[in-house]
Amino acid sequence: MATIIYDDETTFDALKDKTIAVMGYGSQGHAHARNLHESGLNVVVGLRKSSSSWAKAESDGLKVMTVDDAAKAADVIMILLPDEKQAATYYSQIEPNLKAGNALVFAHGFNIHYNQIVPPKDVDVFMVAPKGPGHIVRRTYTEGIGVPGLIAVYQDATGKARELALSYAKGIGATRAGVYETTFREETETDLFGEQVDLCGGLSSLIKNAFEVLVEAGYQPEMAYFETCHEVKLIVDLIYEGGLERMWHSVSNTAEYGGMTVGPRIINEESREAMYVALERIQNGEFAKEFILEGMVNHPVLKAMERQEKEHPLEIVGKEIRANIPWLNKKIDDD
Ligand SMILES: NC(=O)c1ccc[n+]([C@@H]2O[C@H](COP(=O)([O-])OP(=O)(O)OC[C@H]3O[C@@H](n4cnc5c(N)ncnc54)[C@H](O)[C@@H]3O)[C@@H](O)[C@H]2O)c1
Ligand SMILES: CC(C)(O)[C@@H](O)C(=O)O
Ligand SMILES: [Mg+2]
Ligand SMILES: [Mg+2]
Repeated sequence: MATIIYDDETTFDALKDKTIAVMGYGSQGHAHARNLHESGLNVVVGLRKSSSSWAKAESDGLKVMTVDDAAKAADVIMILLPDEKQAATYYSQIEPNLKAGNALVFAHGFNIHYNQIVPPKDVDVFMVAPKGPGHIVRRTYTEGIGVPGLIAVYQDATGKARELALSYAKGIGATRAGVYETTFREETETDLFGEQVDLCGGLSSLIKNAFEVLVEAGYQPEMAYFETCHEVKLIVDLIYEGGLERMWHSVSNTAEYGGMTVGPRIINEESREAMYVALERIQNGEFAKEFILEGMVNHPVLKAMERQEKEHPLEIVGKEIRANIPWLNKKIDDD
């Protein structure tokens, strides 16, 4: 069983006299930088001069520098750039400014595990990985709660890496929900599996296919949207709060019997085999190589698929429906 660490078992001692550079101000970057800052820690944000996030981070009350300058100024460097861009920025702007005893931190083990970043031996290397989207890391922190986090130590040059990781996890609010110890390999492989197979990939594919079947069968797109997409959150909320048991308890006997008997015919042995193939491609590095190469040629496949997804009838009707539900019509980063 995993070791779990909670808020009252941690302190800010390891970080209180240090400068933390958060590189990037995207989904995770804005959440980490703002949460750490509001936890009373000394934070700078590292960005490109041309970044549209520069002004936003400053208006959020943060000190912003170029990546080079932030790396020079910092003792602890959290890399929250897109995974496929981290190595180039690391070698050109971060590594030349590293000092012995600094700490290099990741929110996902990809670049260390797949050998894209090979840090010098005299720095700490650890991970603090929230188990949730960055916008929820920020939102829950402001609500006085948090998203559970994982920590892992890859290299402990100073003997303080684990203590630093726990202080950092406390600073972003993760210890409020509990922090679990893992390894870079375990986090990387399970995280990629989760986002491909069920959380992002499997779920979106399930929603789109179910929507398409209802619309092709002649039902109104609005009915199809409510059934296959809108209600997913309401059902998942029950699972999130109380497990499958609470969800089955809350739905009708009809839904429970139909769901339990038909569900396994939809996600079946064939789907399970596809899950094993996805896992193998993660474990043997094939997925990582494909994604790194895709990033090197400026994401032609990703961009085409994003465009096609935007044009999907599910997204068109969903936008109209959500526009009529006031609390669903907010920008994602309006925290
Ligand atoms: N998105 C999530 O919720 C989530 C969850 C857990 C872990 N992670 C991990 O966190 C890390 C960051 O992911 P993200 O989704 O927050 O990224 P993102 O794409 O949302 O944000 C990346 C940020 O980096 C900046 N940036 C891009 N290229 C740059 C460069 N060359 N120099 C300087 N800045 C540059 C962008 O302007 C942006 O501010 C990744 O390792 C990812 O796997 C993300
Ligand atoms: C939020 C997720 C899917 O858990 C994360 O792993 C990511 O890469 O964005
Ligand atoms: Mg994840
Ligand atoms: Mg991930």
